[in-house]
Amino acid sequence: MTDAAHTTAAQGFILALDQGTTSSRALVFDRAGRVVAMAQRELPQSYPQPGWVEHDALHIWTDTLACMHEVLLRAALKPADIAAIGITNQRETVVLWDRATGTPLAPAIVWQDRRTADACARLRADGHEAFVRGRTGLVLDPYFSASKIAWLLDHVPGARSRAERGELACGTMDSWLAWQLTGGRRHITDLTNASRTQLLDIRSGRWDDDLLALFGVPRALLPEVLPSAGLLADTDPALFGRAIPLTGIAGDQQAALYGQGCSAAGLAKNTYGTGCFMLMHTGRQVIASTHGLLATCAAQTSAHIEYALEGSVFVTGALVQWLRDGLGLIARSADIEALAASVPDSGGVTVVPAFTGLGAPHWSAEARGALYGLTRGTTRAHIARAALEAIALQTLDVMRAMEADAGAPLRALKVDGGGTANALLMQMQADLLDCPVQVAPTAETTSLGAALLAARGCGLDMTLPDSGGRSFQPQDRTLAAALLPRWQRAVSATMQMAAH
Ligand SMILES: Nc1ncnc2c1ncn2[C@@H]1O[C@H](COP(=O)(O)OP(=O)(O)O)[C@@H](O)[C@H]1O
Ligand SMILES: O=P(O)(O)OC[C@H](O)CO
Repeated sequence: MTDAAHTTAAQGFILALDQGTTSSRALVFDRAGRVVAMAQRELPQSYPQPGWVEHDALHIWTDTLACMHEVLLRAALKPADIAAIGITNQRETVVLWDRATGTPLAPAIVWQDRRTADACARLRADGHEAFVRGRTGLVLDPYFSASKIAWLLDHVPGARSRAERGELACGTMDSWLAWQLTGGRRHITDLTNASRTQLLDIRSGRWDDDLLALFGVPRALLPEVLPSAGLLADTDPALFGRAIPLTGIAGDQQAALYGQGCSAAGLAKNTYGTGCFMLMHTGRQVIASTHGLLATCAAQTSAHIEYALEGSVFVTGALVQWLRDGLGLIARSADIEALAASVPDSGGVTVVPAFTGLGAPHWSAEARGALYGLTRGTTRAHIARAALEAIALQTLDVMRAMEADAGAPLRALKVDGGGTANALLMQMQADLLDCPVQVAPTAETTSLGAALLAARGCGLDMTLPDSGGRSFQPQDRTLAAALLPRWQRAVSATMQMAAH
C-alpha cells in the first residue's frame, strides 16, 4: 500500500479527471456516484495543415491542475477529503517530452490527425496489415499512436537519438498527466490506453518487440503498463500539501463502458461526443472482427485481461460544432435540434462527415467530407437534419457490423455523451436501429467510470447510480428503408473520390 493510501481520507470523495478532446475537466464524486462539483476548461484546437490536429500538452496540464484546485473550492473540500484520483482521457493522442525537464518537445498529435496516412499505407502495401491486426486488434490507420510517435521521432530534430539514449518519454494523455501529477517520478499508463497505441500485444498485455521494430519506436520511450484499478501512484505532495493516491486510469471510451455498468460479455454502449464510440464487452475473449471493427482491452480490474469490440466513428458531435463554428448555421450546439425538427425530412440532402477520413467500419484515411443532393430548395434546416441523420446512420453501420461479429442482435443500446441531450437524434437512432435507446442517468458517465475505477482501486465502496435516464422506443420503422440506400451510395461515392 502506498504512503498516501494509509492517510485515510476523511469523507471518501473521489476526484475524477476527464481529459477529453475538447475540454479538460475535474469532477468530485461522492460514494453514491453523484457529482458534487465540476470545473472545466475548453481546450483550443490547432489545425496547422489540412488533416493535422494538435493540442498543447502543457496547456492541458495547467488546465487540469487549475480545474483540480477549482473543483475542490467549489465542493468546499480539502485535499484530505479526497480518497483517490481517477484519470480518464482522450485516447491515442500522443505527447513526447524531455524526462529531465518535463517539457513537451512538440505539440501533441491528436487522434484525429491524418499526417501519417502515407506511412500507414506503405506498411499496408508492404503486407503488414494482417500481422498488426492480429497482434493489436487494430487496423493499420493513422488514428492510432504508433505512427504518430514515429512521426515525432523523425521530425523533431535530434529526437530519435535522444529517445534511444533514454532521455525522452512518450505517452498518451493519461501518461502525461500521471507524470505531471507525480512530479515526474512515475511514467505509467493503463492497459486500455496502451491497447490504443498499436504497440501492445493485447493478449499478453505487454509492449511487443516486433511492433516496436516495425514502427521504429524505442522501448525506452514507453511507460510501464499497469491495470486500470489499483494503487498505481501517489501525487507529488507539493501539489496539494499531501500525497493523494492515483488508483484508476482508463481511456475515455473504456471508462464510459465501465461507468455504464457494461462489465460483462454482450453489454454495449455508444458515446456521442466529438465522435461516436460503440463498445461491446466481450469478456475474456478477443473477438477478431471480420466486419471492420476493432478488438481492444476493456478496463482491467483483476489479474485477467478483458476485451471489447469497438466501432470508432470519428466525426459526429464535431459535425455539429462545424455547423456552428465553421458555417455559422446555428449559434449553439443545442440549436440544431429545433432547426432540424422544423422540416419533416432532409429534402434529399446527405452529409458524409469524413472530415478526418472514415473510421469503422469503412476505414478510409484519405476520404474527406461531402454534401450530396443540394437543390435550390435546400435550406439550413435540411442540412441540420441531414447532419443528425449522418450521426445516427454512422452508428447504424457500426451496430450492424457489431451484430455480425457477435453473431447476435443487440436488444437495446445504452448511450451517453453530449449528443444524447438531443431528443430528435435519440429518436432517429432508436428508429434506425429498431431497438430501444437508453440514455444514461448521468451525463458524466465517462468521469463516473474513472471515479468507479479509482474507488475500486483504493477499496472504497461506490455505488453505480440507478437507472432514471430517458429511454427512446422505435416508432418509425420505415426510416432505415428511407435513408439507408442513399446513405450507402453517398459513402461509397465519398470513398471513391478519395481513391482517385
Ligand atoms: N444538442 C446537441 N445535439 C447534438 N450534438 C450536441 C448537442 N449538444 C452537444 N453536442 C455535441 O456533443 C459534443 C460534446 O460532447 P462531450 O461528450 O462533452 O464530447 P467530448 O468528450 O468529445 O469533448 C460536441 O461535439 C457537441 O457538438
Ligand atoms: O475525448 P473524446 O470523448 O472525444 O474521445 C476521444 C476518443 O477517446 C478517441 O479514441
